[in-house]
Amino acid sequence: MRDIALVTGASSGIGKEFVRQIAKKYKGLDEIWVIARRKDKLRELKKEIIGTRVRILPLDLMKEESFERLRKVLAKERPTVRILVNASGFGISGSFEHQTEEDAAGMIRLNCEALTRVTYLVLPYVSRGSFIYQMASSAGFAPQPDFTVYAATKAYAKSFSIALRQELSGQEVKVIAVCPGPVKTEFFDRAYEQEEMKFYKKLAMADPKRVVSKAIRDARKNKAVSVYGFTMKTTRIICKILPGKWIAKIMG
Ligand SMILES: NC(=O)C1=CN([C@@H]2O[C@H](COP(=O)(O)OP(=O)(O)OC[C@H]3O[C@@H](n4cnc5c(N)ncnc54)[C@H](OP(=O)(O)O)[C@@H]3O)[C@@H](O)[C@H]2O)C=CC1
Ligand SMILES: CC(=O)[C@H](N)C(=O)O
Repeated sequence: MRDIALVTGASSGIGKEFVRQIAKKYKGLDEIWVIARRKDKLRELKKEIIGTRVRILPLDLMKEESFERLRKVLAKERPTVRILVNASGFGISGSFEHQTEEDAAGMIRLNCEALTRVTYLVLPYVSRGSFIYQMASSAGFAPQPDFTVYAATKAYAKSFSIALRQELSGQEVKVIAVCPGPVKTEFFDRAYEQEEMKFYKKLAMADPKRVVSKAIRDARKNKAVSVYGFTMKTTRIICKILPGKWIAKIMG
């Protein structure tokens, strides 16, 4: 049986960085399975990774048939999953009423439903001592006007991750909600197509390498939540103290 890592959102940004660091930091993996829509980007990543085989699964996780495909591949190969990273996701900034219905529903579909379904499908293959990284966000700490749906999807990802961590603790599976602030990736090309990014987000922008490195260190320490950087750690504390409606008012 092969030991694998499975990473969604691997064609870019945080997911891609997870693949790079997993290949270096987790020894004894036979394969890293990478999921995203853009096959060309996944092929480039495969060429870059030395020492661990990369298997490309070009799937659109907004499409029903992709889950069937994943279910079948897993049933056929029966791998031992040592690491799962759910990093596919997107966000659209701007007021809710001016968002398209498709974008609003799409964020829920990808950031919540796909994350849940991939976890569900992979879980029977996850072995004792494995790691599950769920990409949540600092946006999940409190309601965020102008990122209304996105922030709500990230609150879901965080809540789901912390509860699942508890359920799986008996099996020694370490589940971690990764909650960075703004990270310099392609995410913002799409998120802020319609408007200017807020100045404080530009100031807090982090390097994906550091965010992923911190997440891997935190998961090894069995932390429930990984928060990169002083600013976001402080934000988290403030969000724990103040009621959500106050935070929403301040941010709005
Ligand atoms: N950047 C940031 O500031 C932060 C990001 N996050 C979260 O981290 C995760 C990764 O974001 P980041 O790396 O920044 O963003 P990127 O835009 O760089 O990467 C998003 C990834 O999701 C994949 N993806 C998008 N749509 C689909 C789809 N329908 N089916 C399958 N895969 C899809 C993309 O691949 P492809 O287009 O090839 O399908 C890509 O690999 C997201 O969940 C995001 O919300 C959390 C906190 C901060
Ligand atoms: C895109 C993100 O998730 C980030 N934490 C933000 O709030 O900008």
